[in-house]
Amino acid sequence: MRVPSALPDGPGPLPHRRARPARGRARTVQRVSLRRKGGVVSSPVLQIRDLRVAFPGPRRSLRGGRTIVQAVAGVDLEVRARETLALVGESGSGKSTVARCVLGLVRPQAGTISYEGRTLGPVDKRPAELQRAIQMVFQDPGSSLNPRMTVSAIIREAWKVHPAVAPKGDRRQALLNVLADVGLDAGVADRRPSALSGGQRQRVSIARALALRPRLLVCDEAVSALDVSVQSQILRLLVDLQRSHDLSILFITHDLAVVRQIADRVAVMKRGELVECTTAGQLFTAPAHPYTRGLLSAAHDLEGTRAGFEYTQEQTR
Ligand SMILES: Nc1ncnc2c1ncn2[C@@H]1O[C@H](COP(=O)(O)OP(=O)(O)OP(=O)(O)O)[C@@H](O)[C@H]1O
Repeated sequence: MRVPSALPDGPGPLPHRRARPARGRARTVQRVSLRRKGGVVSSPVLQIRDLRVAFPGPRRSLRGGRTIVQAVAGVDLEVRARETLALVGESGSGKSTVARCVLGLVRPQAGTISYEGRTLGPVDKRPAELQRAIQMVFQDPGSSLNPRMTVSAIIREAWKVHPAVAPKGDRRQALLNVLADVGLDAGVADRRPSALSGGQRQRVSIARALALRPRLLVCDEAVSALDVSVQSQILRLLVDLQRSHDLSILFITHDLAVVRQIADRVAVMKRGELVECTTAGQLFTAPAHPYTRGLLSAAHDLEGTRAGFEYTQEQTR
């Protein structure tokens, strides 16, 4: 089971925990919320109703029938305009399956998903504008970017599928614009992913999604493979892009430190079910469900262990 990683310091310690020594806390001070204060109240763009997905599980015995894995067991969720909704939960709780349903890559057994009031079917049955409107950023740009293609070719490929987004004569400029949007200079265009750092590769993944002018970004563990400092840069970029491009973001992560930095609201999944959905502020100060309290506590313990280790290291230097 994946353990949630470090919980950073926020306005104060969690009510049921003692504060840690000041020196151990120093490293995480910068990891405060990147979100604007006051929260966001807006209309839903994505609505998920009673979503259910089951997969065939392992065989009961050599000659027995297959078990069923109920990956998603009746989830109701909405993502509002220009908000970031974090979907959290331990490994295997069904987060990625929800994301893949939103993308139309998995067909649910029951339930509906609608985008701005229009029901979403499988990706190949969606009209072009709906395919374009929802884009995904994956965890590992190393495997999601074609290593044989240059950055320019990777981004231009999106326009081959959706040519109306960038008319042919404008594509060079559109390419430079989208690279600039994600903080990459023009020189990157002719390089292959292997010649870029992990952070630059993830910026290319975001640029590829952004090139189609989406309205909703689904980020599945999009910063999990990055160092903490690079994580913060990419999260900052996503917050800036959200403001400049009016994006809504469904952000899937097991890392509560990341949640604290980026989320307006948080939905917590456990074994295919949603156990809690609330504002980020509420989740970190007064989590309602025992499972959420357990996740926070595990993350807090881990951070305490790290902070204590760093404190000891400093003392012995
Ligand atoms: N294609 C599949 N075939 C069979 N079982 C699957 C399939 N995809 C997911 N599952 C199972 O469904 C459950 C939920 O998986 P899912 O990947 O959605 O969880 P998750 O919360 O995203 O986990 P992680 O954080 O590890 O990615 C797990 O038990 C998983 O093994």
